[in-house]
Amino acid sequence: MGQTEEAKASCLDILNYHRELLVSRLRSIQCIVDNLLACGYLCEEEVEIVQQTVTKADQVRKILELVQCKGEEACEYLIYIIYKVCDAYIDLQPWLKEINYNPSNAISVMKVINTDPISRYSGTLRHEMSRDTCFIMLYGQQEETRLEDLYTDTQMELLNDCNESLGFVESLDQLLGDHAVFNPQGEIVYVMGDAGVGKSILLQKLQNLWSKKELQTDAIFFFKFRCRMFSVFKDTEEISLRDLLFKYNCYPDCDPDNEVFNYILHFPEKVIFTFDGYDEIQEDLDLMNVPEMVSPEDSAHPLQLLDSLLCGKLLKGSQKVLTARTGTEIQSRVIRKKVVLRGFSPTHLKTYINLHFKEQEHRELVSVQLDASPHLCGLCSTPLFCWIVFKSFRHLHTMHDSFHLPDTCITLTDIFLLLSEVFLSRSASPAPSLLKKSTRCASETFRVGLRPLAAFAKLALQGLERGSFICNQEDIIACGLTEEDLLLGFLRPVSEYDDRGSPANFEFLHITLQSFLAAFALVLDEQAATNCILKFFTECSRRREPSCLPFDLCISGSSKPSEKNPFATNEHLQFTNLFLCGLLSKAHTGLMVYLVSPVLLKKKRTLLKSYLSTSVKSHLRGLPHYNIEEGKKVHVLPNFLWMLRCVFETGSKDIAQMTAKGITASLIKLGYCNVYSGDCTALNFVLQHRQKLLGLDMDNNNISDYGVKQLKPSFCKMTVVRLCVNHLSDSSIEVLAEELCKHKVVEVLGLYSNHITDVGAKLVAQIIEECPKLRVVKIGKNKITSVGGRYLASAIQKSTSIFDVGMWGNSIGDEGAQAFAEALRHHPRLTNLSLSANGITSKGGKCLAEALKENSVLRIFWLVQNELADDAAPHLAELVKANTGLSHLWLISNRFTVRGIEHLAEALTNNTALKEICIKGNQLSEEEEKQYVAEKRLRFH
Ligand SMILES: Nc1ncnc2c1ncn2[C@@H]1O[C@H](COP(=O)(O)OP(=O)(O)OP(=O)(O)O)[C@@H](O)[C@H]1O
Repeated sequence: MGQTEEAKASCLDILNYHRELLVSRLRSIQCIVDNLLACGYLCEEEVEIVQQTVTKADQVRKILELVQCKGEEACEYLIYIIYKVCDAYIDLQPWLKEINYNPSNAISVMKVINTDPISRYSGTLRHEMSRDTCFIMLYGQQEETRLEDLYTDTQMELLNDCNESLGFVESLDQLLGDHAVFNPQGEIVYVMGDAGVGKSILLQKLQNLWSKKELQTDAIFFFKFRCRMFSVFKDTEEISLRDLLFKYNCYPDCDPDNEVFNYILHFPEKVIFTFDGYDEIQEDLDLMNVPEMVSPEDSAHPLQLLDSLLCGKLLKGSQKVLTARTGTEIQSRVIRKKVVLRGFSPTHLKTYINLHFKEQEHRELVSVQLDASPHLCGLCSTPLFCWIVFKSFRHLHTMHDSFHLPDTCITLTDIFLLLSEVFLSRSASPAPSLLKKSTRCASETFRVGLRPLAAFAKLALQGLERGSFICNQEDIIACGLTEEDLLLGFLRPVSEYDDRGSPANFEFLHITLQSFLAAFALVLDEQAATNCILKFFTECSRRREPSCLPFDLCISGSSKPSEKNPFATNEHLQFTNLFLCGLLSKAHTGLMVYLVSPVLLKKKRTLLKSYLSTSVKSHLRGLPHYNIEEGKKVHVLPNFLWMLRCVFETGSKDIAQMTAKGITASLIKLGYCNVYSGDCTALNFVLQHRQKLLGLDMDNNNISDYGVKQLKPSFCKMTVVRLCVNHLSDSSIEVLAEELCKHKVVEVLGLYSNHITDVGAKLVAQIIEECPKLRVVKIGKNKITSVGGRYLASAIQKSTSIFDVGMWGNSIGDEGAQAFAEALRHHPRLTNLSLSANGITSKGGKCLAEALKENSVLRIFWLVQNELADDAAPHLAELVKANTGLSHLWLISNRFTVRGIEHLAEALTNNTALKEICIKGNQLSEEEEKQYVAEKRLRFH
């Protein structure tokens, strides 16, 4: 008997042996029965007997009994069904592995049909999702690119509930997994990011991976929704949860008993939802003041269903990924983990260039132009802007030999003008291959394309005015657009809502394009009163400003149902204002005079300039000022950033000058304001015009090396340079060292939590040595080792101005500690030093303690989270006894036992200056801690 025969012979035994396991795990009995019947292993009567059996477990028992009676072949076929229809019997796949099942040749030729509605539906969903997600739609309906060919990873930073970084997502599987979950009760993976940073594409990638079974998840259903769809429904419309799921994804066929929906209700954890663009409907949801809605059987308004799904009142346990623009408020109790998209890093940008351009010549040209312009790189870190720039480059370079990307100060308006030029040039010119390359004349392209451009602009404006991002055929016709115009690429069809029986709806290629065109409409309009151009400025200022303090994001959004939500994001209106400033700028007069009467253009520009000047002045006057040691401090609000962006787009030196003058404080705090690298050009544009010195606190933003390069000309006047938590590498420190050492005015340098290595540390050391006013240096949580530690210590030793140094969370170790000990020995000014979390052992501790005995200046010394043990204690005790000026010694989370602590406690009795030694988190029991607290001046918390 061959091996196969042996395997065959064992199937009957296998069923016998594993009977109870099969009874408990075998679901989708109908599929088994259907196949056994189709192949003649069961007859109609036997099927009826199985069906009449009451419980599922008994049905399985009956089937096993029947096939075992039929013999070996029937038994093997039963196992073969489980093997073939793996989706339906997913729970039994490990069992097949365990029994080492391999179908014999004879059984492999037999047919198995999947009649299990659940796995069939899962298969259909995967199939449709794969079809829907494999292309990135570009340039409207005309060009499509495979997602696989262009998708590039972006920086995805994980945050905790207080928006502190938990590192970066390394693979998309991590997005749904348990990694970085800060609230296990929450069900939403909340993905935030600025306009065009790639939130939708990220979801598309996730969906595509799931459709190909390449996402690590056991979810068998995946429903995708775009939030803007929910605003299409009339207020009175109601639908059931079942319809919401199936109608807008796909219906399960051959499911007369509603098994799929019942399965979803019973096993919601097997379902993933993605909801894209929550910011677009947040206001609608708040306004609805949704009542509790929990029954999956009831019909309700789709927004109510959405709210119930998001809050976990419906399908509790399902996995949900929700995207929204940065700053959109969400109740933190429903958030499971938080991810913020930071766009392309320089490495990602290189990858994207290579994917985007097939021709080596183009790659090189673009790389050279990017290398020459950190500002352009900053803009291109946003994938949308990068895509527009690259697409425009390719198109215009192919059409016209001499085309180069605009060099120094390209604005967002320039970028969207390029895109419009590309769209409009499609109708104006024949295919490039048929044409001898022509000289580019943008104004001619716009002049010829004015009719469709004005019509699209009108459509965009009307949409914004009624708060809608979707338009229908009637809207399109009413604006005078033809079928042919639609092919230009400004609009794309919205297929998701077609099944509602209405003719195809459309949306602008991207919402920022709608904002741009709406601004164009305001400029082009010759009928409306001139001051209509300011309508969105007024709208934006009417709404209250959200604060940019970190904890605000953790507060649930509360709103009174009767009034408009003051916290609602109005970014698309802000973008329209920004583009308006750009289009009415002097730089674009040359183009705009071809499209609007020069008199009207001038009138509009004058009005805008005067409005901007007045509002900048009053905005700056209205900002809250605080008195601090260094003078007056002002903490600006996010609107300030939009104001700067607008000023930059106008390119007006007068307004920039006035803005710079209007900043009366000596320190501006732009912390947690979502400043990205591209904004630094705008900031620099204004600061260029400032005469007086100024401190700039930009902690906790996303300015990156590109941003620092943009700020280069402004560092000469900066007394405070705080760039903590900003993704800076050593190349930023190079810029800082060059500028700060040249001008020597810096007093505070904050670089905490960046990516600085020993190379950067050496440059910081140079700044410390060469800047005689530098008092404070914070360089904790970087990647500095003993090498960098030695540079810094040596520089600190030479400095006579420095009094506060934070080195927390590097790895300078004992060698670095030794160098610091030398620096401290006779230091004349250093009063506060943190060497916490630096891998310092007793050896380093001993050196530090001995050196410090000769220092009478240091007041506060942090040695938290090191590896100091009892053998360091006598030396530290000596230091304590020496009664230097030390007032606080922090020794939390080291390795001291009672023996070491006893030394310290005893030494304390002879010390008058030392207020406390904090020793929580060492190796003492609670009892021992209490005893020391009661008796001595030791603190445990
Ligand atoms: N990871 C990526 N790889 C390649 N291209 C990308 C990526 N992310 C975004 N893009 C490009 O940028 C465009 C805009 O991206 P997307 O629509 O995802 O932005 P978004 O963050 O959802 O914007 P919004 O908040 O305005 O809706 C995409 O159409 C695509 O061309």
